[in-house]
Amino acid sequence: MSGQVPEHVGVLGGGRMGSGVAHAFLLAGATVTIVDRDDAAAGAARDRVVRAVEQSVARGTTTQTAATLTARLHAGTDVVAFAPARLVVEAVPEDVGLKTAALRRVEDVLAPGAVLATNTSSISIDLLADHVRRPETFVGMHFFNPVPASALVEVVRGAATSDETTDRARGWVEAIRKTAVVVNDAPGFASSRLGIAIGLEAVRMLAEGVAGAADIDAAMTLGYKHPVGPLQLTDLVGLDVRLGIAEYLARELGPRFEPPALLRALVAAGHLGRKSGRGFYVWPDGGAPTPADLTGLASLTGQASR
Ligand SMILES: NC(=O)c1ccc[n+]([C@@H]2O[C@H](COP(=O)([O-])OP(=O)(O)OC[C@H]3O[C@@H](n4cnc5c(N)ncnc54)[C@H](O)[C@@H]3O)[C@@H](O)[C@H]2O)c1
Repeated sequence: MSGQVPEHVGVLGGGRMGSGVAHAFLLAGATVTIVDRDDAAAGAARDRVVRAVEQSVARGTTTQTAATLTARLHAGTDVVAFAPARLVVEAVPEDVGLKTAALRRVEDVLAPGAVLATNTSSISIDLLADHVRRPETFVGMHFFNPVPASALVEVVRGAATSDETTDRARGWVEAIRKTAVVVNDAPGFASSRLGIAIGLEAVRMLAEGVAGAADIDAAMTLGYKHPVGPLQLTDLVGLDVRLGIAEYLARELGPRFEPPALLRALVAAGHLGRKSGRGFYVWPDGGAPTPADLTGLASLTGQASR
C-alpha cells in the first residue's frame, strides 16, 4: 500500500468528475495530465482545474501557490501523454462503447504494472474488464460529486482485479485524504444501491400518504443525521437520473428496485428536481425549496397522497 500519490497521474475526460479527480491529485503532489476528446474540451478541462486550484489556495486548503500547482497540470488530446503515468483514471461519459474503446486506447500506451481505473458510477467492472488486456491492474475508483467536498471513494474490485491493485488504489485514495471503501463488483456498488433503496422507499411513503415530503426528509436528517433528506436529495440529483438508476437496478437485482409510479409520473411531467425548478419540492431562484403540491400527479399514479 502506498501513502503517496504516484508521481504522474493521468485523467481521461476532464469534465465534472475528471477535473475534480485531477484537482485532488494535483493538491496531493502528483503531476497530472488530462486528455480530452478535442482541444476545446481539453482547454475547458484545464480552466476548470485551474479555477478549483485557485479556490483551494484562497480557502487555505493548501499551502502551495496556484502557480506551483498549475505548473504540474497538463491538458491535451493524445493519450501518449499517459505513458509515464502509474495511474490513469477514466472519466468519460457513462456509455459502455465509449468507455471500452477509451480504456483500450489508454492501455496501449501504459507501462505494464500501471493501474487503469474507471470512475463509472454504474457499469459493471467485470463487463469493462472483458475489454482490457490486463484485468488484474484494472479497478473501479468511484469518486463522488463534487470531488473536493466528498470524503469517500468506492474502490470497486472486479473478479480479476489483483489484491495488489486494490491495495494500491486504496492507498492512493488515502493519499488524497479521502476514505476508501472496498466493494466487490455488484450493480450499484454499495453507495448507489443503498442510496436508491432509501430514496425509492421515501417516494413510496409520500405516494401512500405516510407523511409529507418535509417530514419524511426531516426523519432522516434529524433522526439519522443524513445531511440531506432522501426526497430533497432526489431533487438535487435529478429525478430522471434516479429513475434511470432504479430501472437499471430493477433489471439487475429484481423488483425491489422497481421505480414507484409517482417517480415515473413526475419525470413524465418534466418535474426533474432542482434543474427544472420543480420535483418533490419547488425550487425558487435563490430561495429555499418548499414542498410541491403533488395532488394531481399522485392521483395519476392511482395512489393516495396527502
Ligand atoms: N456527475 C456525477 O455526479 C458522477 C458521480 C460519480 C461518477 N460519475 C461518472 O463519471 C464519469 C464522467 O461523468 P461526468 O459527470 O464527469 O461527465 P462530463 O460529461 O462532465 O465529462 C465527460 C468528459 O469526457 C470527455 N470525453 C467525451 N468523450 C471522450 C473521449 N472519447 N475521450 C476523451 N474524453 C472524452 C468530455 O469532453 C468531458 O470533458 C461517468 O462515468 C459518470 O457516470 C459521475
